[in-house]
Amino acid sequence: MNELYPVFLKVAQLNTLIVGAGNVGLEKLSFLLKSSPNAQVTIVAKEISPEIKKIADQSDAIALVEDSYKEKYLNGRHIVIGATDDKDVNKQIHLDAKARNLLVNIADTPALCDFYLGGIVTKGNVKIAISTNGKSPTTAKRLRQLLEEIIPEDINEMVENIHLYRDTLKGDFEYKVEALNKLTKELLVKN
Ligand SMILES: C[C@@]1(CC(=O)O)c2cc3[nH]c(cc4nc(cc5[nH]c(cc(n2)[C@H]1CCC(=O)O)[C@@](C)(CC(=O)O)[C@@H]5CCC(=O)O)C(CC(=O)O)=C4CCC(=O)O)c(CCC(=O)O)c3CC(=O)O
Ligand SMILES: NC(=O)C1=CN([C@@H]2O[C@H](COP(=O)(O)OP(=O)(O)OC[C@H]3O[C@@H](n4cnc5c(N)ncnc54)[C@H](O)[C@@H]3O)[C@@H](O)[C@H]2O)C=CC1
Repeated sequence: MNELYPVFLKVAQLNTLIVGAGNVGLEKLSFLLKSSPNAQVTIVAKEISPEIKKIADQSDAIALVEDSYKEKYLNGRHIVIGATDDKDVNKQIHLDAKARNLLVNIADTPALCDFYLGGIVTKGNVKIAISTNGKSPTTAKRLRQLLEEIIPEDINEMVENIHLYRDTLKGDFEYKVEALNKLTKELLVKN
């Protein structure tokens, strides 16, 4: 059973640290920014790849620090992602983060993750997150691609329209639930 509880974080108002700026650091950063272009991220690494430098150049919300990991870099963070290629450093990041009660993800060690980054499908206001409980990231990627294909682009228009209708509803909570359920009933009718 998959016991993970998904949440949708407002990463533009949280402070995220990524340690390690190689292939994996780039992958984590790219997906974070694809979903949340205004995410506030600091990246600390001994060596920062040119691709990451290029991305950082385009955003004021991304800070780069070319240095080896030190505990002080956890100051002021909410979320930490450890993506170095040094297992001992990754373990130390985990220990330091736990000592501060920070949420931590160590990319090469699922057992040291408080949360996983998932596959993400975005259609306007609609967002779907996918996890395989850490068992097969490739499956998460394929599912993301499949859902991107099959979820219609106009789902966002529908959400916007229902939102407008929702704002016109006068009455108590129960009345609103009933009206909205009635309006959307057809959505589940199979063709
Ligand atoms: C636990 C987790 C921790 C975390 O990173 O949060 C984790 C861990 C590991 N990934 C590994 C490998 C790969 N990861 C990907 C891709 C993605 N990985 C992502 C998430 C996660 N990866 C979390 C679990 C998510 C879940 O619950 O399903 C995605 C969904 C989101 C993202 O990266 O933002 C993103 C796809 C995004 C997209 O396309 O939509 C590919 C495929 C590819 O790149 O094409 C491969 C190679 C093939 C393979 O192994 O499947 C390895 C082995 C490293 C090694 O062997 O050296 C480990 C470590 C281990 O498992 O021990
Ligand atoms: N979670 C995931 O999706 C995946 C995880 N991995 C794992 O992630 C790890 C990283 O792999 P890559 O990014 O390909 O390695 P890489 O060699 O491309 O990058 C490593 C980065 O860590 C930095 N680094 C190393 N020691 C450091 C220190 N003490 N302080 C600060 N930065 C330091 C380097 O400067 C570099 O920026 C590997 O252990 C790999 O097995 C690999 C594939 C996918």
